[in-house]
Amino acid sequence: MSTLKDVLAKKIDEHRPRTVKLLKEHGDVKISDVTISQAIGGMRGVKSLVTDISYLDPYEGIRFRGYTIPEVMEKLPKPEGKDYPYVEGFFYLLLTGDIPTKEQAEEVVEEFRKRSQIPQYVIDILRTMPRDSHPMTMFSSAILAMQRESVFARNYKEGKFNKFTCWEDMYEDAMNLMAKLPHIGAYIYRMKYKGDTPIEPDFSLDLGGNFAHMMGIEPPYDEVARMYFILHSDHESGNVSAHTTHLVASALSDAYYSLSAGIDGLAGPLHGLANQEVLGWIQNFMDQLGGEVPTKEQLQKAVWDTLNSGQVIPGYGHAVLRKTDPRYTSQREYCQKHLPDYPLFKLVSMLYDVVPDILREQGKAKNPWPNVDAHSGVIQWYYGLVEYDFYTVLFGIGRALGVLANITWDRALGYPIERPKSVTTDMLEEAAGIK
Ligand SMILES: CC(=O)SCCNC(=O)CCNC(=O)[C@H](O)C(C)(C)COP(=O)(O)OP(=O)(O)OC[C@H]1O[C@@H](n2cnc3c(N)ncnc32)[C@H](O)[C@@H]1OP(=O)(O)O
Ligand SMILES: O=C([O-])CC(=O)C(=O)O
Repeated sequence: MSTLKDVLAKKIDEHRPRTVKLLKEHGDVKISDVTISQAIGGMRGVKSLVTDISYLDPYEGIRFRGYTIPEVMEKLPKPEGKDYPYVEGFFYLLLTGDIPTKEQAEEVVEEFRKRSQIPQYVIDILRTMPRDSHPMTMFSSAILAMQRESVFARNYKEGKFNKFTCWEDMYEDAMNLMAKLPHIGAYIYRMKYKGDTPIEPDFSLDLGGNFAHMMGIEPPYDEVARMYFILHSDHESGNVSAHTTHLVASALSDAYYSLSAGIDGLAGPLHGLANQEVLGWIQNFMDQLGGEVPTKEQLQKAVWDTLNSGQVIPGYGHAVLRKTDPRYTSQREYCQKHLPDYPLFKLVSMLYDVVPDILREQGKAKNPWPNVDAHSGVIQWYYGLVEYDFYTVLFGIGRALGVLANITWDRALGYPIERPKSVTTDMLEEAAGIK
């Protein structure tokens, strides 16, 4: 059986001529124009990044390597007796574009197992941080601290950098990191919230199963972990965490520097942190109602109050999507099946009935529909993970799958340092003919 690395090497060899041909023979073909509002407004809609790992259609939502979420969940191999696929097999898909066999997925399970040991100094660093540090600060610091392990940085320093083979070093770093992240996340959780009682890994389990075990949460939380990491993995290249990781890696910074930076971007409330904000926001108005389940009218008032105070409704809106996020739908389907009567699920469903109409009436948000973050907390809460400032760490473990696959391909295809051009306001006024 070919290993993941063998298959990836073959895919890279096959792919390279496509990029070379596009650059050499069709480099002048225009794919986008840039307006003043795009330059000032966060480059929305400017087509200027290339990735084959996933693609986001505004109306259909995400496809991973061409597969929709239901297709991914159906086609990928699953651990015995489980409904959700191996996360390891999904990583294989992201890297190669191929649906792995069960044996191929299990080969990655084994690879991760071999690489999963967290260095003691990382534990020491985490333990010296103030316990009230945000778990994302701890998570990002742990990743950054491990930079000394980078195979890419070591070989670069030793003068062994080779444009054609450096993807292999990036791959090694990506595999080493991916294998350790669930362990680091679970360690932070148990240290910070569960009386400093870390749980030893169980290497008979796959990544999702072992993560649930190290978190100390009973099955079927293992299924939730698999689903959650897959759903949050990738959202094409332009989102803040993916773009940041790609940008930093474009300077030939290694995977540790790059991922740590991407995770820092994920920690922003307009991006990944919105999933914790949703729970905080719900708890806040529940507290104001003395813990009572709100009526539709009370909910409408809470939404308007938030908007009128100049804040956003967390979990709603999107820079690209123009319909309900299929990652939201996927989690909603899980709830309909496993926790249909759970009050928090009912409340989140009520928000779905109320918020889009209000956002439309307010008329600002281009997309009034919920994104993934509107639903993520409900399932976690149900399984006892109520410490909602941890939620973005879960997102970060998932997001690492996508961004690490991306930067491995960045090196494989020799993408250059990213350096767009800026202009001054004077220049824009001149271009607009008002100066
Ligand atoms: C995993 C993820 O990252 S998914 C996104 C997670 N983030 C959130 O859920 C936070 C809430 N949502 C938002 O803030 C935004 O919808 C974003 C950041 C996701 C997208 O931002 P944009 O592409 O700029 O959205 P859009 O073009 O629709 O914004 C236009 C206006 O509508 C507002 N708007 C957009 N979404 C919302 C919302 N959920 N609640 C209130 N107002 C909103 C914007 O703040 C902006 O207002 P302004 O003109 O006063 O600055
Ligand atoms: O695509 C985006 O801009 C934000 C998002 O949903 C993600 O990164 O998962």
